[in-house]
Amino acid sequence: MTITFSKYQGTGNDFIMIDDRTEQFPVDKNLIAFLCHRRFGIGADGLILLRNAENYDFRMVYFNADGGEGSMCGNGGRCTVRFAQDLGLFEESTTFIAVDGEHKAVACEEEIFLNMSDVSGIQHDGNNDFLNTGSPHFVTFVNDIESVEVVNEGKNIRYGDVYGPIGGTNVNFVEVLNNDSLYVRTYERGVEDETYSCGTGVTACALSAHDRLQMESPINVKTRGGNLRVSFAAHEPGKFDSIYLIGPAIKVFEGVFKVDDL
Ligand SMILES: N[C@H](CCC[C@H](N)C(=O)O)C(=O)O
Repeated sequence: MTITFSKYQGTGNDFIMIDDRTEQFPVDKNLIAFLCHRRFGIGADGLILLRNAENYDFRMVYFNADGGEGSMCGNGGRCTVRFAQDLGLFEESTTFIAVDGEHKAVACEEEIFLNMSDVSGIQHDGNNDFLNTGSPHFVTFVNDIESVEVVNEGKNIRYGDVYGPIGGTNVNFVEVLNNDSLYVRTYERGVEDETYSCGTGVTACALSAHDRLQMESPINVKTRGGNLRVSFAAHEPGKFDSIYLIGPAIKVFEGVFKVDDL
């Protein structure tokens, strides 16, 4: 069989995007892992199906590069919004449904403004925080981010005694650059590697920086793949709403992949 796909990236977090409004994509963990493989397949951090959803412009179904169905993906969400716009499903603003619920988004020229799920609490543990921004995120503040061994240290926390048994976590290392800017590097669960950028992770780090350091919205966040912004409204400590992840989402190419022996 053949699979028609598009490839999108948001600050270097890259996704295979499939128009699956007919729901004919053969969802299979091994197939998705194969398509995401950077040597044998198309290559991506994740695969996203765009499907129809009653009362919404579309549904986003996200899978990590290992083929497992993931929790929410912020950069993937921004890319899906751009894909939906390219398909003509909306012009400027949209409302869609994902695994963590309803999302609104606005497409500007370059940027997608994606409304993220509200956050109801942050767990503190010394220099570390843990919060859920649609996906679980461990956040730790460091002084020299370039010297962090993101993969080794990330793996230890992701598979460690605390988070390993509860399904693991994404792991973010944050350096404060100045009073409104952060630099974030992320070890991503499900990719099991450092990615160039992680949208739910960047969001978690911005909220954590507000909580710990009173950094005000909007916060600029540098990642290996480019720059994002996070705006939010803060209420009681650890509680946030009107959270927006803002940044570019770009179509890279489209193609047809031939899968034998399915
Ligand atoms: N790259 C994604 C995060 C995916 C979350 C996934 N790694 C998981 O928790 O299973 C983002 O931009 O938000």
